Amino acid sequence: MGTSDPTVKTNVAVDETGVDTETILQTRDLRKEFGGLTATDDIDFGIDEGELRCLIGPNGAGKSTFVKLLTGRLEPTDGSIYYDGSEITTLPSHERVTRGISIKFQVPSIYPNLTVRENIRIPLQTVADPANFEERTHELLERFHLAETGDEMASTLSHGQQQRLEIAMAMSLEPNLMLLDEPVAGLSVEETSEIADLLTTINEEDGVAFIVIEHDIDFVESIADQVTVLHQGEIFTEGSIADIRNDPDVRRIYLGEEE
Ligand SMILES: Nc1ncnc2c1ncn2[C@@H]1O[C@H](COP(=O)(O)OP(=O)(O)OP(=O)(O)O)[C@@H](O)[C@H]1O
Repeated sequence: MGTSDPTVKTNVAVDETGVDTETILQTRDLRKEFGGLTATDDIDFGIDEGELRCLIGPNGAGKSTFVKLLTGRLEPTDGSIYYDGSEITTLPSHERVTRGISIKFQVPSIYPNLTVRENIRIPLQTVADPANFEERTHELLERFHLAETGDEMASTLSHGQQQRLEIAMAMSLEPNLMLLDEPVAGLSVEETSEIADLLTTINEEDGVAFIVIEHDIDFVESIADQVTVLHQGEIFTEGSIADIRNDPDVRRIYLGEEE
């Protein structure tokens, strides 16, 4: 694991519309073995600033392992991770968060026995200026449609509201990149569409980049610019959701359809 690699794309590039784009996160040969099992097999992956990418793939493809390597929850067997121009391969999770990577796992990690407002205050107090702390708390509650439940215990919220609260807590840290593992698992159709609107709004208005692991292909279609398909620990293919949906090889491996 080197400290710098001249072949890693960290420079500003220009896309076909002439707009400057920049890679915010990139992996090189990222590998994780569990005993004799290779969960991620030398993955080269990149995502631009402000992009919203979904990661899909059949069960056991390596999606969660890959995201845990990005968050620092797992240490890679080999390979490197670069974020915002610096190597972060061995950086502890909390330092990745400080640098602007926000993490949200499938099970909401809120504090059930605190009020909604108190939950928002926990991450916020680590970053907000004391002078505008109350104002920021209020803004976050309003923005994420939680103001009316501000004084209620977080445990009393619906599953959809808890997901929204956790996204609000993550946004209080003003991240540049959010990693979400199955954010709509177990949610109703209405709650799913609300989370889709929320993520696309955060992406468009705040410029936050997203990597979202998701099984619900309709949800993926409603939010993603580009999709990366993992299979057996490797990137199987990448492309627009339309291309991915129409790719017979993807249907075969991901949807379990035999040709
Ligand atoms: N802590 C672990 N110890 C041993 N094997 C593991 C561990 N975590 C994951 N694996 C194995 O690594 C492979 C990839 O698992 P992973 O959970 O990353 O896949 P996934 O694509 O997220 O699957 P799913 O969609 O079912 O969540 C699987 O074979 C899994 O059994």
